[in-house]
Amino acid sequence: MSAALEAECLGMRYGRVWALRDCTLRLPAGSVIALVGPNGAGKSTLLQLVTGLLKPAQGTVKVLGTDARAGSAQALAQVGFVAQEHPLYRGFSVADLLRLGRSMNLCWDQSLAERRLDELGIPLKRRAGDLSGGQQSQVALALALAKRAPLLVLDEPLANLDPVARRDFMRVLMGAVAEDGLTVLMSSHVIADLEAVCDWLVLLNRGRVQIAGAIEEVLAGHRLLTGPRTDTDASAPGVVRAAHSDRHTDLLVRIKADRPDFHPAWQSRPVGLEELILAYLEHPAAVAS
Ligand SMILES: Nc1ncnc2c1ncn2[C@@H]1O[C@H](COP(=O)(O)OP(=O)(O)OP(=O)(O)O)[C@@H](O)[C@H]1O
Repeated sequence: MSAALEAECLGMRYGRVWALRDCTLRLPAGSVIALVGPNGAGKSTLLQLVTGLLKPAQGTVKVLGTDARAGSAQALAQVGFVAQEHPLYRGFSVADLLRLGRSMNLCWDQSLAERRLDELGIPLKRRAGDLSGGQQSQVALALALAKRAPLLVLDEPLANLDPVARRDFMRVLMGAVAEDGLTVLMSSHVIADLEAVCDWLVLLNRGRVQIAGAIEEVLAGHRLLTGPRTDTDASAPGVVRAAHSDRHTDLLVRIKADRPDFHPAWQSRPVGLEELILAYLEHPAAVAS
């Protein structure tokens, strides 16, 4: 697998507080990667390190083999970025924003941007500040796509969007992925939306990577077991979460795909993405291997 992004022991701290620590990742080119984690987990910090907006305190990060160190023009050209608040110059018209994009990007694709905005019915004359939140997100996405960068990094692009705007945003995004074979790294708290479109998962918690892998493989590597009440808790090997009632114990466990490692008397069922993520978040020390 060729890597779109490689991080090696990547770390960043603000003053004495580490926002991201020992982050080692290898994300495959052509995948759509969900970056999830609770507030303050370090998602935006990781994305800003990837885009070269921040300089790491430790380790390295490479985008398509190029060091993403802050200030490297070569690295910047590889990444299209939509920041968390998708800041647009509010006094600029959409046409002004396109002109600005064209003047700053060598591979700028004006017709792509105009076509997308036309499809969405967003007038080029309209001031960015007069657009709705959903339209601003779409303009920010169109600008990032027009950059024609092989890696698209989106920081919570679905925040503040209503369900229809979320669906439209994802439709445009997935259309671009299918047409151009982009790699997309996007953070979000809306796991249901991510599940439909992402094939990779990175779960950050308290600045550390808890899960990194292909979603299918991660899910196949876990089971939910229900059996007679035991004292097993989440500190037992292979157990991510344990819940007990008077008579029963429910365990979320890691298994080896070819060797389910549990007693046949226990009922077993597959785990969903949301419940898997929640189980790991409840136990920050658990790491999927
Ligand atoms: N500029 C900054 N100065 C000081 N601390 C910061 C700064 N930016 C982030 N932090 C801290 O770093 C940690 C990680 O923050 P970050 O914004 O990366 O998290 P996040 O996962 O993106 O959170 P959210 O989901 O709330 O956007 C937090 O503890 C945050 O308070």
